[in-house]
Amino acid sequence: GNLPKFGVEVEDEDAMSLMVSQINTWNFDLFKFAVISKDHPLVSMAYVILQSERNLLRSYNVDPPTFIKYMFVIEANYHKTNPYHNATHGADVMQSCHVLLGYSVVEQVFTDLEVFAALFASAIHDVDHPGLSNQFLSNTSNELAILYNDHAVLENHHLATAFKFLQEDELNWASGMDDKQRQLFRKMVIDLVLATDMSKHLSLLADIKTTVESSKVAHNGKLVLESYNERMLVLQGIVHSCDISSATKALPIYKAWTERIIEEFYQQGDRERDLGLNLSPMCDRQNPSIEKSQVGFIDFIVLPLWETLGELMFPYCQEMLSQLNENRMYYFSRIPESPRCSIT
Ligand SMILES: COc1ccc(/C=N/OCC(=O)N2C[C@@H](C)O[C@@H](C)C2)cc1OC1CCCC1
Ligand SMILES: [Zn+2]
Repeated sequence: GNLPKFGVEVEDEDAMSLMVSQINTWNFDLFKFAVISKDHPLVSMAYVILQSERNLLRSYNVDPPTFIKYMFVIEANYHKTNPYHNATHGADVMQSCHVLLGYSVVEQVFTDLEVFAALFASAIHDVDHPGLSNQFLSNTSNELAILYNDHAVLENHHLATAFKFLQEDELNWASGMDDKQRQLFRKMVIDLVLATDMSKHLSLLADIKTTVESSKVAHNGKLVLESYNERMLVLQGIVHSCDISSATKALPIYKAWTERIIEEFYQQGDRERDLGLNLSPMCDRQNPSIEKSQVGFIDFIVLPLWETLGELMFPYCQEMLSQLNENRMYYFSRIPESPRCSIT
């Protein structure tokens, strides 16, 4: 039978159409989209971007109903109870990636398969996230840390989870791809999701900087990327930047994501306290440091990454950088006075 227009049944088709008309904008409101899509933000986002906007499913003989069934399973395996690492975050990273890959400086630089891999990787990159960090899983000898020997534990688990479902016949939307395409697609998705591991941030950033220095922008204003490694590096940079893009979004959206990640960190801290473990940084709800932590995260992680991406994709990403600076000022101006130490 024919699929619903947006991949999922919605109450208000006009409201949904209006939102979908904004799908290429940076300040897209994912929280509103989650409501209008009747809590299926990831299924509808994936269908709208891959089918309606980019017609990528047809390009690779992907059966849309099978793909939708698969995405419902992926969405169901994001934990609704996670304040931050839930299906809305997966849809957010996918939509952000869709916007960056739409800029002319990278458009037509990447093949359809590379674009498909980057968007799919974004959609599945945190599936079955437990709302706990790699460090916590290792510290508590969680079975996942044992399975993956403390290395990129969550990122390996997200990938294995997504690909295991693909093994099931009624979910295997990739059966229409030829073997070579499917092999390359799998390799790229693995390389992209593994690059979302925050412990790889500094080395990834250093490599992107090297590429920016050497990158030749052709006379038609398009990036010239020679090797697979260079192309993958730029895509890894795009997906990783989208994964920590909250602070580059409009302030109300950024504040909503901040509330969510902080609550998720606090819930981890509650677990650490109960277990008698040292609390991870920023995870102690009894000693909040939200403003200072956000300013620190922006100064040391987000801004250096987005400045580099802004150089690579110049003149694009300037909207992100200006919002990032405004958002930094918002939190910087609210850092509480440290209690004056009484010199006695
Ligand atoms: C909107 O804010 C954020 C968006 C995204 C992220 C993503 N962080 O990824 C790293 C991570 O999850 N962990 C786990 C944590 C327990 O330990 C960490 C050292 C590593 C963090 C954000 O803010 C944090 C940083 C400053 C205040 C809160
Ligand atoms: Zn993520």
